[in-house]
Amino acid sequence: MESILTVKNLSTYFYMEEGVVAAVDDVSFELKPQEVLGIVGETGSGKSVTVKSIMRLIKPPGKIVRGEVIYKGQDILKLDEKEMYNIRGKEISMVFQDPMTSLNPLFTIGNQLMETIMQHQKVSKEEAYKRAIEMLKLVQIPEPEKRMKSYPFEFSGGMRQRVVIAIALSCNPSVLIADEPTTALDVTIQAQILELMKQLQETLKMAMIFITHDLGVIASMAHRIIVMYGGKQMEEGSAEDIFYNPVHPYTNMLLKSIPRVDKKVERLEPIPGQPPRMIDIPKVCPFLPRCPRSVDECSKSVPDMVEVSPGHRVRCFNPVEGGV
Ligand SMILES: Nc1ncnc2c1ncn2[C@@H]1O[C@H](COP(=O)(O)OP(=O)(O)OP(=O)(O)O)[C@@H](O)[C@H]1O
Repeated sequence: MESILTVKNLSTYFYMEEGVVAAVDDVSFELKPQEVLGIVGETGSGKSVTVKSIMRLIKPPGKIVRGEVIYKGQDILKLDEKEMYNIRGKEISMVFQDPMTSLNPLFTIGNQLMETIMQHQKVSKEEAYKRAIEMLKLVQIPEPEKRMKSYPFEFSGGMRQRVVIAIALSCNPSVLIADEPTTALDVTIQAQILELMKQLQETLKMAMIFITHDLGVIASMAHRIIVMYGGKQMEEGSAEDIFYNPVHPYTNMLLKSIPRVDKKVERLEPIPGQPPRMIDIPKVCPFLPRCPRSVDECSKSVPDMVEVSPGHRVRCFNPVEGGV
């Protein structure tokens, strides 16, 4: 099946006084229609910068230095800002971690929903109102007519995130990007929002990129998973590949460090060492200083992504065989 979104060799750097931060380095992947692609990794691994680059939301001192983002056949990194405006929010939409950053406290929910709808679709105010009500129903907000008149502060955190999701979906995007959409919420509310997103993805048949640092969340959401570390893709595969046959030492250690209901673990193993310092990192695997399986080649160059089985790729000179 043809991809809806193809990212090729995407690299985004931040030019800081202290040096260059290779926040995203040579990331490539494909997103198929109706697929949920999970991106997982520790804080600072480059997940957010990857999707912000796709949305062209990188500001100086950040810069996309290389790569292509092919959406429906065209490289959107080459579009001018006006053309990009027609894609952002309409074709590719994004839900951020904290709903308050996406909502304007000074306007009603109805106002904000209708505004987005009218910005991207040539519809009358009456039609936009009808569509806004439909969207609030879709994200299961009770009494939508009444809620249209409410301000963001009158909603709970979970309800606000539902509104943000409604706004993101209001123009029927083909791709929804969710960047840690539940991190700012209470645990029980997190589960409800995840369930809602899963349902919506299935009923609206859209493709989704879902970012999280939580492997449990990714397990319940994603068909395919990319594991990132130090700005680089370490491993990519189906959810089954990643959970049952992880071949990168980092993925292995990440899986061992979380509690699992399906396996009895004696104790959780923290990953020894510190996450990489991202400034002027040497041209070797970023996981090298923490890796228990390093070999001579590891201190000479960065390994390429290599396919170990169909659709399962790894960036490692000495991958683990047999999984966890
Ligand atoms: N505005 C910025 N200025 C300078 N460096 C930045 C900026 N934004 C991101 N970075 C750098 O890019 C790296 C990757 O950041 P990114 O936000 O993509 O990580 P992440 O994996 O999404 O982590 P988190 O889960 O904390 O959001 C970080 O190490 C950070 O140093």
